[in-house]
Amino acid sequence: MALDNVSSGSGYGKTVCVTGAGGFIASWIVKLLLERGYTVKGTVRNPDDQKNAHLKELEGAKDRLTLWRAHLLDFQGLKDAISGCHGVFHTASPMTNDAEKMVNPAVNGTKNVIIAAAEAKVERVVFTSSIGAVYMDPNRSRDVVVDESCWSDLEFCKNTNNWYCYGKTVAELAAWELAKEKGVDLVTVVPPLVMGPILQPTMNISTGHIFKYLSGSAKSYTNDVHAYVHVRDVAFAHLLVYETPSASGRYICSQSSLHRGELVEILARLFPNYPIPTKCSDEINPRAKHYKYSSQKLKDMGMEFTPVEQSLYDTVISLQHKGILGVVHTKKYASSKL
Ligand SMILES: CC(C)(COP(=O)(O)OP(=O)(O)OC[C@H]1O[C@@H](n2cnc3c(N)ncnc32)[C@H](O)[C@@H]1OP(=O)(O)O)[C@@H](O)C(=O)NCCC(=O)NCCSC(=O)/C=C/c1ccc(O)c(O)c1
Ligand SMILES: NC(=O)C1=CN([C@@H]2O[C@H](COP(=O)(O)OP(=O)(O)OC[C@H]3O[C@@H](n4cnc5c(N)ncnc54)[C@H](OP(=O)(O)O)[C@@H]3O)[C@@H](O)[C@H]2O)C=CC1
Repeated sequence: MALDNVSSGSGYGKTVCVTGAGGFIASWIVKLLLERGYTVKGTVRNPDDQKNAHLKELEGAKDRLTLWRAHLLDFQGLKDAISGCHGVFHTASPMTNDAEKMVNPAVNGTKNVIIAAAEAKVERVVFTSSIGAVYMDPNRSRDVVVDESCWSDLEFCKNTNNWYCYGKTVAELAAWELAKEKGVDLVTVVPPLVMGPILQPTMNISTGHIFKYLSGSAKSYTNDVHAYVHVRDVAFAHLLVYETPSASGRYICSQSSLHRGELVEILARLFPNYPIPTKCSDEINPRAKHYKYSSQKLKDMGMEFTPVEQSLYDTVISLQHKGILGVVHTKKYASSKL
């Protein structure tokens, strides 16, 4: 990954909006945008909340970052933030399997962003989707390559109570439909589980997924596979597709897939002093097979991915630096301060 790979110049003189600016991925997008010289209008639900204070410490923030109060269902708040912008990075979303808390804000919030972007006549909207909008289809063989043409099966998501994947799929579909109708140039980035250093003070869901294997709270690992990617690479991919005029459509942004058994093995090798589980919770079924995610579209644009070992290493070191995970020299000292 090298920002020089981005084809069209820097962001000086350009103003962009990032929704949910204080979140894990969005904070990294804001950081990279400021480093590129952009002026950033970040939306947060509460600009005075200490959980957003890290944004003000970013290089360039003092002169080129402003925070705007906006809930996803507050059209006027989003409109005020997006007004005068050249581009929008729509990253805010609930992350929950509670249908009521997930679907309405994810879907109608995304529609609000597209409408406000159309009214502001922005050059491009980059939407943070999820592999959850791609892979959930029981009828797709795990032997076929999963690329940007794949969509999750909405009925399957509903029937299995995967309301997060349902909400992200409907939100992305709605974004495409509305963007077409309103003449908005939309590009989507589709990450799997995102790892790496947190800029915000607390864990998000994907870093919590690693934390539980070091804190002693997970006594076994599940018989499942997930793909992983470094947060810096995800943020970079957002800038890359924003700044590359020819970019279009969806971009899967995935480095590699690991069975949970492989994940805990890497963690144990890197951090042998933590109480990392060695037993699978499913001793009956064969090991779950990997999905074959393709990030070829991004690689063709010059994207280089951080190896998964480095992503996991950076995640753990960051949790230690933030004081969320105790630094252990023997197993018994692993602790959570959350
Ligand atoms: C997000 C994670 C990975 C979190 O995992 P984590 O908290 O570590 O839990 P876990 O270890 O997977 O599961 C713990 C147990 O709960 C069960 N469980 C997990 N999710 C569910 C569910 N939706 N319904 C029923 N049981 C569940 C597991 O079977 C485990 O049981 P056991 O085997 O220990 O008995 C998981 O809940 C999940 O895949 N959820 C669906 C997607 C989602 O909610 N994502 C949130 C943001 S991340 C995102 O957007 C992308 C996720 C993604 C999905 C598929 C990929 O292949 C991939 O690479 C990445
Ligand atoms: N982390 C991952 O592994 C993956 C994440 N994604 C997607 O990336 C995006 C960011 O995820 P991530 O950074 O991990 O998540 P975080 O939970 O760290 O950030 C989510 C952000 O969305 C904001 N938000 C949530 N609900 C609302 C709402 N109703 N109105 C306004 N803002 C809201 C939150 O604001 P507040 O601080 O006020 O709560 C927060 O800033 C999401 O769209 C997610 O679906 C996709 C694939 C994988």
